[in-house]
Amino acid sequence: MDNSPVVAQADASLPNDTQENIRIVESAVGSNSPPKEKIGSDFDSRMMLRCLELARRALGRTSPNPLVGAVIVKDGEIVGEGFHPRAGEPHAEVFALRAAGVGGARGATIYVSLEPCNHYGRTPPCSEGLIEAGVAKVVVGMVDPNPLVAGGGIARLRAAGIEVLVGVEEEACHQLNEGFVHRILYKRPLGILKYAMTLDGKIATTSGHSAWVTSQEARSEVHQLRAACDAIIVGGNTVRQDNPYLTTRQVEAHNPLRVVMSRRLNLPASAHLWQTADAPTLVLTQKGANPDFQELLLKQGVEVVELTSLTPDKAMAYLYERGFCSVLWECGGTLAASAIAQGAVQKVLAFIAPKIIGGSIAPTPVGDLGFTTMTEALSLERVRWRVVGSDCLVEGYFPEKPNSQ
Ligand SMILES: Nc1nc(O)c(N)c(N[C@@H]2O[C@H](COP(=O)(O)O)[C@@H](O)[C@H]2O)n1
Ligand SMILES: [Zn+2]
Repeated sequence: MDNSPVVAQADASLPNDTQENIRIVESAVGSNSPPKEKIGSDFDSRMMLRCLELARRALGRTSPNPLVGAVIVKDGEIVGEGFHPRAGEPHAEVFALRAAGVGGARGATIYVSLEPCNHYGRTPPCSEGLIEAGVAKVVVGMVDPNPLVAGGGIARLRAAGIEVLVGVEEEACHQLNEGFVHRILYKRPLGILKYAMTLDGKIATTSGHSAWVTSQEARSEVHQLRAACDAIIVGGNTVRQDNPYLTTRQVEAHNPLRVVMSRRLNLPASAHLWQTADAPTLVLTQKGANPDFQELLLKQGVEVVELTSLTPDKAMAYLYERGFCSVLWECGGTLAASAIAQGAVQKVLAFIAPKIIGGSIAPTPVGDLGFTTMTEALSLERVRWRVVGSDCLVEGYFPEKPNSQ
């Protein structure tokens, strides 16, 4: 097997502006860069963290746009706040200016978690709105990697004589929008592989029983993670064996699109995914697969899309075209291995339960990658771990391929 495509999207085949933006973002939040010096005062940090809190109110609902929050401060007091609720609606800065009222932002400082835009998209440029409102200072969390902005908003504000401070709580700002950033730079949604396994590396018993490997706390964490994603992908095996719901179990939270990849559509008619309407469901299949079952799905309100070839990369390309920023892989080991091999996974979240199942044929979270030596093993970077309930959550990223020019 050729392992080179693993997280292999940053290459010379990408357009030059994309290459340039990868460099901008890498230099800002590079995985191997040493800890950055703190930018701004403690008050600036507090206001920026408030921006992120506001931005999170739209979690999972803004794609293909980012999550953005804005706070306007005058004479040490917050006079306006806002966040971007969804694509097509005004940007966070506009809501904050509206909340400050006519003249309310004159001479004020606006904090915004992403560089103000400087282009006509679905909405007019915020840079012009801020200039018109007479703000004295703009504090920015991170530069917008969108080639239509990419420093242009900051330059426009400075050219108008406005003081601009960039990089306050930059890492936290980047973290919140890692899906958006990945989408812009690599023209694919960020792929997150999540699994729960025992201490001896099993995701189920030999009979396929897996409810539950982890604690209730870990399962709640997964529900929150789902709420932040645009889609969850599973394969036919997971539908047949686990009959999952793939929802957030939270009334107010966003439920991502549930996506099933199945070449032959040999799926159970009674699966929860098409018997429950708590979240939309999409079945990706191959041209001409099982027309009778397709009809059944359509009657149940399930969307069916036939791709010419059904692979993880093709599925991600399709979801990119639909405007998605982040996709959660909650599949079994075979599909997970294929998704990793095709570069459809950038981030891994592994919940490890202090339990042992034993046996050599119980299923594992990642199937065969064809490796025979430890030197071939894929190492994660930016690794963090913490205890969740009685389990340990390990998370990390596959290294992006060096940006060859
Ligand atoms: N600074 C800022 N605040 C927001 O609230 C935003 N949504 C953005 N988004 C940037 O603008 C692009 C979308 O523009 P339209 O909504 O189509 O007008 C998006 O790709 C970001 O670059 N920025
Ligand atoms: Zn804007």
